[in-house]
Amino acid sequence: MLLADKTVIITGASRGIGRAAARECARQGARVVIGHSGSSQGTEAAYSLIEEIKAFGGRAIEVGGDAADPDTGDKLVAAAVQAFGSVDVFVNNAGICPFHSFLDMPREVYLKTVNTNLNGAYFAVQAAANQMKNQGRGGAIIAVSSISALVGGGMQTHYTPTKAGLHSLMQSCAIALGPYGIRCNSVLPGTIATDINKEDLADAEKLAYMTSRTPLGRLGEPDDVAGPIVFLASDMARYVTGASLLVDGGLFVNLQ
Ligand SMILES: NC(=O)C1=CN([C@@H]2O[C@H](COP(=O)(O)OP(=O)(O)OC[C@H]3O[C@@H](n4cnc5c(N)ncnc54)[C@H](O)[C@@H]3O)[C@@H](O)[C@H]2O)C=CC1
Ligand SMILES: C[C@H](O)[C@@H]1OC(=O)[C@H](O)[C@@H]1O
Repeated sequence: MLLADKTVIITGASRGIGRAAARECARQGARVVIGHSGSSQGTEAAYSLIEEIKAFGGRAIEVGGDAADPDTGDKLVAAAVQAFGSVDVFVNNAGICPFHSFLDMPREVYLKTVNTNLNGAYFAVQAAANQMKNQGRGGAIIAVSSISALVGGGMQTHYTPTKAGLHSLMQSCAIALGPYGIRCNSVLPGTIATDINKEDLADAEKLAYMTSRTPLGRLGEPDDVAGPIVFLASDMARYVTGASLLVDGGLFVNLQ
C-alpha cells in the first residue's frame, strides 16, 4: 500500500475529485480527514464516504468548514492531529467555478471564487506546512489546480487566475518548504465530469466539442485524478517537488 501509516487531509472531499481521491488514499492505507463545506448535504455525503471507507477496513473522519475561511485549515489540522496524531499529506481540492461573462462579472462572484479557491487555500497550506515542519519528518502538499492554470476561459476570468495562483503557490512553497522535506506539487486536471461543470456540459454541443478535443476520446472521471494524487502523495514521488502533472487525456497538447 502506497500510503500506509500516513494521515491525509483532503478539502472538498464529499464529492467529485476530492471524494475519489479520499477513497483511493484510504485504499492505499492512509487515515483520511474528509474536509467538506459543513452544509447538511456535505455532512451527509461525508458520512456516507466514511461508511464506504470503513467497509474496506479504512479509517476516516469528517470536518466541516468553509474553504474560504482562513481558519478552516487550522481546524482541519487540529482535527487530524487529535484523531490520528499527525498530518503527512495535505490535498487542497475544494473549489468553485460559477461560469460567468467578464464585462458584467458581479464583484461578489469574483471575490467568492478567489476567496474559496485561492485565499483560503493559502492559509490551509500554511497550517498544514507548519504542522509537518513541527513533526520533523517532511510531508507532501498537493494542490488540485487545473489545465486552466495554463490556458484561459472566456467565462472563467475569475476562475483561471485562482488555478494559476495555486500552481504558482506550489512552485514557491516547494522552495520555501524543501528544507523541511515537504514536497509541493500540483495536478492539472482537464475536463472531468463532476457537479462543477454539470450545467455547462448539459449543452450537448459543448460536451461533444470537449470530448472531440480530447485525444483519449472521453472526458475524465474523478477516479482518473485520484491515482496521480496518490502518486504525488506517496514516497514513490520522493524526489518530485515544484512539479505539475497534467491529467487531461491529452487535451492541452491538442492544438491541431
Ligand atoms: N471537474 C473539472 O473539470 C475540473 C476540476 N478542477 C478542480 O477540482 C476541484 C474539485 O472539483 P470537482 O470535483 O470537479 O467539483 P465538485 O463540485 O464535485 O467538487 C467541489 C468540492 O469543493 C467543495 N467546496 C466548494 N466550495 C466550498 C467551500 N466554500 N468550502 C468547502 N468546500 C467547498 C464542494 O463541497 C465539493 O466537495 C476544484 O478545485 C476544481 O476547480 C480542476 C480542473 C478540472
Ligand atoms: C469547471 C470546468 O469545466 C473545468 O474546470 C477546469 O478547471 C477545467 O479547465 C474546466 O474548464
